Amino acid sequence: MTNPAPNPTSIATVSLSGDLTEKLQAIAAAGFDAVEVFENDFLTFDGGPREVGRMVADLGMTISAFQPFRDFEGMPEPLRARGFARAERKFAIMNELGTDLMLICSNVSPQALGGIDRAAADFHELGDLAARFGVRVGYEALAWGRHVNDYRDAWEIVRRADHERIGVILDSFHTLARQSPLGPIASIPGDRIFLVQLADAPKLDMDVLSWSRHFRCFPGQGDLAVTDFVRAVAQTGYKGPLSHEIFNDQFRAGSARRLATDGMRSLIALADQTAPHLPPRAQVLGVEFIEFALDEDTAAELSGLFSALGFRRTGLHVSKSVARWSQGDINLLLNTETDGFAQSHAIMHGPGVCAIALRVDDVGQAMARAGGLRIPSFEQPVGPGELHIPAIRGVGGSLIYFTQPEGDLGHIWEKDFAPVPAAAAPPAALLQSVDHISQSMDYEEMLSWLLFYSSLFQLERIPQLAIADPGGLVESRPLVASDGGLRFVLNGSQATRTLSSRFVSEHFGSGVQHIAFDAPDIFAAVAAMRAAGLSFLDIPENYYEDLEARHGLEPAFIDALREHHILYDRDGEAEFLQVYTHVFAQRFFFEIVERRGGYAGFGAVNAPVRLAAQAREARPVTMPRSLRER
Ligand SMILES: O=C(O)c1ccc(O)c(O)c1
Ligand SMILES: [Mg+2]
Repeated sequence: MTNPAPNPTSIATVSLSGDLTEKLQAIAAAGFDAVEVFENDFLTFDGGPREVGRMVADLGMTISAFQPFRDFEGMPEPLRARGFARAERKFAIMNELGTDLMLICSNVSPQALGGIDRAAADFHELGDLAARFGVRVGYEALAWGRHVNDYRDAWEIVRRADHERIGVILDSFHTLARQSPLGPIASIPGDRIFLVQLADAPKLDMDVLSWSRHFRCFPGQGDLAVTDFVRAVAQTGYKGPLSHEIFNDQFRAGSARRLATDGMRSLIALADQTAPHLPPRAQVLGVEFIEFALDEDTAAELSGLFSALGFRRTGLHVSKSVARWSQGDINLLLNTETDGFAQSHAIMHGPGVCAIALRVDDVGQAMARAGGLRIPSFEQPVGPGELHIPAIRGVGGSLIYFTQPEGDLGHIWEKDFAPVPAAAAPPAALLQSVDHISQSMDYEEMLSWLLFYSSLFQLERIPQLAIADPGGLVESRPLVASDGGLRFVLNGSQATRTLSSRFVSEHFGSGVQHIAFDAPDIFAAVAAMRAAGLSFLDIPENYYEDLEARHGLEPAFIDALREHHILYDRDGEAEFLQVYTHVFAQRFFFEIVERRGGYAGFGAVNAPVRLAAQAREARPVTMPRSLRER
């Protein structure tokens, strides 16, 4: 596979979970050209430096650097002499590893002395030692370095050291975390930059060392201007590796293979942003359908729920056991096939959503971009005359199909489905469209799916929220298309007893936990659904008392909310009304929302109330009746 970026791709071993062998195999499988070997991964490896070097070479890679070497420059004697002796030992190891670059990060020792010329003199002398071993040394400013904490000072020291074996190492995290200006990067000659390290991070208000050691993430997963940083580096003519260096607690707990793949996807997306080589990120126009895979009995039960929600069975697939239920712009499919993908999904995960179809502006471009980002596509046989609907693999082994307004893929309902004649003229739709789709996943996977969705689609990331479930905290991250054509909410929890975690553990993986539909008139919709026999999640009286106090709403309005079990939120003049069905088959549930006046959120203030109510329903209180009735 050709490397789309002009720079070799690299990643530091510290970025992944596992032992050194697992890390290297995952990194090679993801297609990286090189690795930075972290000293700790080397020290804990049960084998010599030659063995590590051979393993890296056998995997078709090179070692871009050996690191970190700490607290070297500006030391008083005898620490200074000891630093040189330590460096000499490491240079010898590097010769055996087969790497020519050592990373030295700026001194954090309280004993370190300041002075640019003192540090430059130390590096000049070290350059002579490095020359004897045929290696080079790159100097990196840590954002919390004692005297040097800005890349401009590191570069000035390197410039004054004036030694061909001594260069500077730039790290996007240290640069952007300190908000150092990027302009001066352009004045560093590209061949004096020995390595460029990349990391993003979410904006957090905390000390920079903890932020760096625990919350770094791949570019595209955080809030830092890594693209601007890479553009500035490109201006220098630097042709060396772009190397991820991620210290992150989630990464240390995740799957090395998945993380390495994410790292490659991040580099591809980053290269595409600085020098576009892929089709643009797909614009999602809407949700074409949501497909449930289940057995006949559960499908019959779910059909009952769909009916009560105002859906009608409007079509049957021409060759498969798939029924279409619709109202407004919403299409739900019930797939009860006894072989093929949907059935495997149902066996593996139980009844649930096996696929989502998204309507995009151009399916060919969306598939090409997915391929460029190394997102696997999915193929299955189609019957004669039926449409081939392109698909990729998404969250938890589910599929994402693509349709588009133009061409055959704009006519899937006419081509693949036979209409079911309506007994009577259909009543007005209670529900109009899919408002959002909420997916639960392992906490460690959240950043993966964030990168997946935001590198493929035009989506805006809304800041992550921590929501209190009676069983622990749930992190919730919305992704929203600017025109509202698609809203995803990613949920993950580190606590094992939250609804979100139990969804993942009990269903053998991530997936769609709830779907919200948009109602033009939520009160009318709920009334009609209750008349059809549906009941909704119970909301405690305390909630409505508080609502009255908080928002000063009319008592009659509060009464209507209470009677319909509707939750309420307000943001300025914008209002949000939401109601939940009971959980179906202990697996998923539906939400009905009404957005008034352009409300943009998801009712996060109400989420703890909803989660507590669901927890109560999932684990009914078993108090003796006599006590309960007192
Ligand atoms: O956190 C650290 O100590 C550390 C070490 C080496 C690096 O390249 C870095 O960016 C940070
Ligand atoms: Mg670094």
